[in-house]
Amino acid sequence: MTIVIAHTLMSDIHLPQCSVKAAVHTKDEFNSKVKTACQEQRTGTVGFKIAKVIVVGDLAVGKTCLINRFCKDVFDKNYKATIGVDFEMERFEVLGVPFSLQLWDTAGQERFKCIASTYYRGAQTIVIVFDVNDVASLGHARQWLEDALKENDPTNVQLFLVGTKKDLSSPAQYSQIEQDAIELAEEIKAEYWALSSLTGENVREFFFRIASLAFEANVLAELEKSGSRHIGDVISEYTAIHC
Ligand SMILES: Nc1nc2c(ncn2[C@@H]2O[C@H](COP(=O)(O)OP(=O)(O)OP(=O)(O)O)[C@@H](O)[C@H]2O)c(=O)[nH]1
Repeated sequence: MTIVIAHTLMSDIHLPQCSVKAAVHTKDEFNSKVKTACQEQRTGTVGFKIAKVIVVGDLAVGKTCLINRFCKDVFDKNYKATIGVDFEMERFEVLGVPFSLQLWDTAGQERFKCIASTYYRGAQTIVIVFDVNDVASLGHARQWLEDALKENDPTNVQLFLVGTKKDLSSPAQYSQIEQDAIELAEEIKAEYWALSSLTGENVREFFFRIASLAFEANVLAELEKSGSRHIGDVISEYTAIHC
């Protein structure tokens, strides 16, 4: 039997109108949302499967803008540092099955790093972000990965290396850093993406890719647990249990 979920088509993934937004207004509200999210992550009590995605990288490389472009379709040109962490929940439908990504936006500033790193645990996907116009931020990617992996099982996570602010780079400038980024991505076994939160280039495609790989990993894990059964049975059971 051939399992082809890895090649899930973009058209197989849908974002329903009712996407959950975890807008944070007050400290109490934030704490309560984080608590609920952590409980859901641990116990799987939500009515659909979720995967935790952490987004790390130097300060001001564009982590918040990337998440906001995808989840809210907005772009803010003013820089506001993330303090500790923030998060959004985005609900998808993959092959007709509800599936959610918990997107954890972490602080790049050194002084907030220790708060942010306490939320790294349990990540299924690690997104390491750098600015394609700032070679130093690419140089720091390895350190971000090392820190994130301290809290997670390296054999059980999917890695993405993401270059942001592509709109600010000329093709010649971009091709210089692209080579280094591709080499690093191969070395750390990450998938490389370049995008722009300002124009939206590649943003949707990138998150759909995360969702499809995370979904695939969950279904394959179910298959492993249950022995070699037909993939269709597993998806049906998965839908019955989680919807
Ligand atoms: N031109 C352009 N500017 C961008 C892009 N993404 C982010 N920026 C700008 O870069 C600055 C920093 O963006 P943020 O998303 O706040 O950066 P961050 O990585 O979340 O920063 P920390 O919270 O400090 O870790 C802001 O002024 C954004 O407007 C992009 O794709 N293109």
